[in-house]
Amino acid sequence: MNQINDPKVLIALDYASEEDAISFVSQLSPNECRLKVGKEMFTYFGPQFVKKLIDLGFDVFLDLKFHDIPNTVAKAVVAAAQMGVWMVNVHASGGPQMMSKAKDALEQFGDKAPLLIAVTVLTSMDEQELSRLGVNKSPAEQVSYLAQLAKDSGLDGVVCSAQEAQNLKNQLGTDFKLVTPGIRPEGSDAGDQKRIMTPKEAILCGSDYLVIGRPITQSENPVETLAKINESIK
Ligand SMILES: O=C(O)c1cc(=O)[nH]c(=O)n1[C@@H]1O[C@H](COP(=O)(O)O)[C@@H](O)[C@H]1O
Repeated sequence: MNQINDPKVLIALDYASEEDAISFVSQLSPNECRLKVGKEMFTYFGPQFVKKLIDLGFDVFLDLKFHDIPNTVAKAVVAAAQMGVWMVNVHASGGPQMMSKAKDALEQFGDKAPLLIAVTVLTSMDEQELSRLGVNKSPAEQVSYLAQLAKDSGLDGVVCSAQEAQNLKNQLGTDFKLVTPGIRPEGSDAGDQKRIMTPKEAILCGSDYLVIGRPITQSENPVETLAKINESIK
């Protein structure tokens, strides 16, 4: 970990231009936030971009949501660890064998291994969307089920919505990390997110890390918006 503090906000850098992303990042301090690189930026700009952010002193969450056979995912998380990322994720629905094999593959990195986190039910999904997948449970029930599987497979935490955070902390204990996207400061547009909460509520419910993209990156003054969010969760 590079940080002196333990910033709770993970900014989703979903930009199609590396220049725009770097110009935004150059206004930030690693003491105020961590950065998330997801499928869009990684597909455009690859590991070199991730390394650039790490060289600037930021902890990077590589959000590629790996979901494949155990051997492939284990090799992919090793590649992420070699890149020097702070956190990496897989889909819990890849199954317990996939998750435990990925965790085992990171053992060789000792205390330099990235946190390994499992995505449960995407925050863009509600009960109706879940049932269209053939899952006839509420999002909260399915999140609880997959989070237990992730914990039993040795993972460090899960991605879930803040709406499930309180129950998961009770179920899985305080050390199991909860990373929550679908964060919307009051008055901001939900967009494609369905299971949402404000930053303050999310922290009160037990979220360890808040993933926030558009409410910061598309605001008129992203730096001020981040400062306000940080202030609200102090
Ligand atoms: O794994 C993630 O980060 C993730 C999981 C999830 O369930 N929902 C979710 O929105 N995300 C990511 O979190 C970010 C949310 O961005 P905004 O909706 O713009 O705040 C996006 O980069 C998503 O890819």
